[in-house]
Amino acid sequence: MIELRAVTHAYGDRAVLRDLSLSIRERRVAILGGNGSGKSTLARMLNGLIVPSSGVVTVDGLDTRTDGRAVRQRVGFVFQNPDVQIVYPTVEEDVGFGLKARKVAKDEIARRVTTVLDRYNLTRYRHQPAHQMSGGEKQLLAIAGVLVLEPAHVVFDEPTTLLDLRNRRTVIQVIRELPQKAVVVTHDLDMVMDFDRALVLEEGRIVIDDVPAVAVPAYVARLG
Ligand SMILES: Nc1ncnc2c1ncn2[C@@H]1O[C@H](COP(=O)(O)OP(=O)(O)OP(=O)(O)O)[C@@H](O)[C@H]1O
Repeated sequence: MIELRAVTHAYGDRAVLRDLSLSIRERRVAILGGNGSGKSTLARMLNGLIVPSSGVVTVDGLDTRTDGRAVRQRVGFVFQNPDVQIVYPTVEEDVGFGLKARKVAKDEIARRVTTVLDRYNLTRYRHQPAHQMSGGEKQLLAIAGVLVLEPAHVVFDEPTTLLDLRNRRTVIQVIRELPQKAVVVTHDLDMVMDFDRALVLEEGRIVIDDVPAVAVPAYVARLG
């Protein structure tokens, strides 16, 4: 479970999240809201990339402020732009990098990399430079690089924004089939309709919190 208690966040003197209290237990949770409403800030808080100015965020009982490292191992984060996540020259090295950093044995790394590349149809790129891949393939590679670490939760920040229709469909399917719990920041209302819960942020506050069948129409109505 991910829990926020009286969380406030400001960049300088600009408040971006205002007194959020929230427990996330569901398998699939969407975070919706207009540009600048605080979605990415909230998402980054869930794995300790940002610690709140005040209040507490815990993941399965671990405090992001004091147990940041353990939290980041439990919560994988997929960035909107896969280029920020892809650091190694070949696809194989890139996917294996996180495991290597965790001192996993070489043959175990090879086994897990093989499985995950196969799962996301990336095997043919194994020995190729990641920068030769298309945007959609890079997004899948970034997802593979997170999932190979077997986190308990995965946070996605606008995972379909840069993708064409076909790759968008693939990523939606990947998220649907994930065994992990997932929190997804998105403007893609269609993709969240089968989620368990949708939160709508407005100026750093949660203004709607319901099942998507209720939350999404309410959000659209609010836009006028
Ligand atoms: N590092 C930062 N320093 C200063 N201000 C920031 C920083 N990051 C975000 N902001 C500001 O905080 C506000 C909320 O940003 P955030 O990225 O959380 O919103 P968002 O809902 O994800 O927006 P979008 O849909 O446009 O991605 C914005 O006004 C943004 O300009």
